[in-house]
Amino acid sequence: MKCDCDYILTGGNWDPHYQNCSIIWSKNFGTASPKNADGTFNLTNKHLAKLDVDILYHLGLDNKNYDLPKMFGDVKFVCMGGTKYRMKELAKYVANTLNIDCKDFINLTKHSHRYAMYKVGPVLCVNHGIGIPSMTILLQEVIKLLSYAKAKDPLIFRLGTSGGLDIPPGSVVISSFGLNGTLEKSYDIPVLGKMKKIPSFFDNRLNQELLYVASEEKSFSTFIGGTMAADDFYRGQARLDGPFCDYTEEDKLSFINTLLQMGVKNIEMEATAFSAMTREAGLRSAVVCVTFVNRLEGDQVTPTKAQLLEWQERPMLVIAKYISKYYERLSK
Ligand SMILES: O=P(O)(O)O[C@@H]1C[C@H](O)[C@@H](CO)O1
Ligand SMILES: O=c1cc[nH]c(=O)[nH]1
Repeated sequence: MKCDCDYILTGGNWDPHYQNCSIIWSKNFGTASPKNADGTFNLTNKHLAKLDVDILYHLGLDNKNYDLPKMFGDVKFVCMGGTKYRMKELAKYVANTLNIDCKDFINLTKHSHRYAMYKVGPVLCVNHGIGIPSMTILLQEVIKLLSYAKAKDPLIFRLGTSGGLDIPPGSVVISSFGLNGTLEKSYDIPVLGKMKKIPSFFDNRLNQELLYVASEEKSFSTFIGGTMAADDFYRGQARLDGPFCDYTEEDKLSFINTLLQMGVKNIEMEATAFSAMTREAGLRSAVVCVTFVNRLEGDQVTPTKAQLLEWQERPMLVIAKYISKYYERLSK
């Protein structure tokens, strides 16, 4: 069967074929697990079948004592970001955008002792803390939750903050690939004493759709580019302002120029693992981050709190608009 899925979407039209296309998974997602015909997906870990109950420890939920399909079966979009505050604001913003009554804004935070989670109709908003280990614990439990809940074709977004490379602070970057600290496009995790490398690439079609939506916003610029996911905020991101620094300013700028030549537009701390794990689960995902500083010009995050709060709403604007266009399209 011939498939045009790799075409870049322009003009904001949605390709209905893409929604259920199995070819796109094999082409763009390598080893991703296939979905069922109804859009639900199974977990590939065979050991899970031996469990009487699977406790999603950090979410404070399990698949025996909670009716997960009833609670989460309608989830279509999962939105993640570092802070609890941002996810609560996002939940309110999504409720407003989708005209969802406040009574449908479900605060699931009481279940979890780690993460704050809110459900607004088909949108689940949950914070993931800082860095890959915190984010991947949450993401893996959310992937299990979505599978047990029989959610159909869920899309997963990370709405974050980052340091920009040669772009004005306040710009938005949609990640095309994740780059690790040793400049490889992979998420690396030691498993049983050996390093496992999982490729880190994002869904080009989804990114183009997001760019189309973002470019309707005239108050800021949006770019698609690579994202370095560092394991540290200071030396790991070539900063000169940490408590320790064993390189010169020239070394820093030379490193940032290498990143620029590789097509990297921003640095944050989660993108590699986020793309690798969602891809492994066969789920479409995107990372949309605002930039707080131009790293060619400095390291300190100097804008006022009010400015930072305003800027961190930009990924929310893009994602909420994308979600509302999705429903507009469905209702036509
Ligand atoms: O989503 P957030 O704002 O947490 O993303 C970036 C990457 C790290 O988690 C954190 C560092 O300040 O911000
Ligand atoms: O420079 C920055 C800003 C926000 N988050 C990061 O990880 N880096």
